[in-house]
Amino acid sequence: MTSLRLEHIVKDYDGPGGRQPALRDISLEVGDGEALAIVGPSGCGKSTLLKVVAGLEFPTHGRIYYGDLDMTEIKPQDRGVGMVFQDYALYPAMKSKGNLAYYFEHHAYTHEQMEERVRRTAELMGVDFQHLLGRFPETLSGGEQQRVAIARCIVRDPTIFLMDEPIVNLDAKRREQTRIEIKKLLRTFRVTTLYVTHDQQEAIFMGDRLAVMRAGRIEQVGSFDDLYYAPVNLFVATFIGSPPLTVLPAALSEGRLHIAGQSWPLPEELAGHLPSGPLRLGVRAEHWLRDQPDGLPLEISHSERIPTERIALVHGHWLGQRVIVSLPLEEADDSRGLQRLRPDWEQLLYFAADDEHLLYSPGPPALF
Ligand SMILES: Nc1ncnc2c1ncn2[C@@H]1O[C@H](COP(=O)(O)OP(=O)(O)OP(=O)(O)O)[C@@H](O)[C@H]1O
Repeated sequence: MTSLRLEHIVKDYDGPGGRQPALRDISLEVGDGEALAIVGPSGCGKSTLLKVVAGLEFPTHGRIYYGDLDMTEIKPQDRGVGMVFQDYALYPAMKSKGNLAYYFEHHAYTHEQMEERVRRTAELMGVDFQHLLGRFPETLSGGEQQRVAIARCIVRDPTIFLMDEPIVNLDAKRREQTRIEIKKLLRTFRVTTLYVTHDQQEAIFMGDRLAVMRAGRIEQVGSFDDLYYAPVNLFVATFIGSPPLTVLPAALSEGRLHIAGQSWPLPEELAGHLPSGPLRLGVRAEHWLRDQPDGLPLEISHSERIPTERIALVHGHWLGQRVIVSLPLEEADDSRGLQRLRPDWEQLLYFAADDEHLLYSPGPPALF
């Protein structure tokens, strides 16, 4: 096991219009045994980052360290990484056991050592894994194939585990089960892991920390609370969280906040954190106050009931802007309070209007 450190990684690909940067100066540290989930929009460089760590692609600039060892020039087969992709890539002509044993048959291990490693891994994979060992991949479901693919990585005792959307091709039920299994395995083996997914919930579940990427850069690394309550910029704030953040253009002057021709006094202490001039407000669905004397009406478009979370999401327009407001489910049918609605100024995220960096956030709520 080892930690992982990337220093100023740049990766350019040759494209039709010349060199295309896929990774632009990425520096990152992942602790020994830590799982880092990587999220970001399509094409932002998540898979390229994994390939560079694995050695399947070499960086144009920058260095990669496993612990203190500089791995930048080392061939992929000598890095000892375990990789799991969305397509399971099992050897179809071998039963599951053969898939697990293949590595040992081609390296200096005795038959007994191989048997022992496969037996121990199967044991760790859980009670019902044993019966998969005698079957060919084509007879296994997607979830079962993915479990075999993961076991095939684990049996080799990888230094680093790289997973690229490993459960994206499974149906919803299998995805749920497999994600719990993977999480258990990560806990059991404590292998340093990079886990790429486009699914935020999966990232939160799998990662000890999350990294948000955009256009070849890492925008922010942190816990879910760091990203949700103190995002470094508007991109991270809109990417993290569901339902999406409402963004309202606004301006501050002489302690008053102006939005679409209306204005409100800001609490003095809050105004003290903010520069005068244009701003962007980030309003989460739960950051609205109803029934306020200085509130304004919400024009309701539709409501979405989410009984599992005991809330309803009311979609509509407020001061001509599209907004989403979260209500307790039992109050969802009572829209009177929505006639006098305004954001809870002290809960909002405040961003610069130009480069959209965070100006102020109240941080995570104190629990007690
Ligand atoms: N072999 C390649 N040759 C040229 N360009 C490439 C190559 N592989 C990736 N790219 C480009 O590099 C950028 C990053 O691609 P990458 O696959 O890493 O993104 P991603 O975040 O994993 O996307 P997705 O979520 O859609 O899988 C994209 O613009 C892509 O077109």
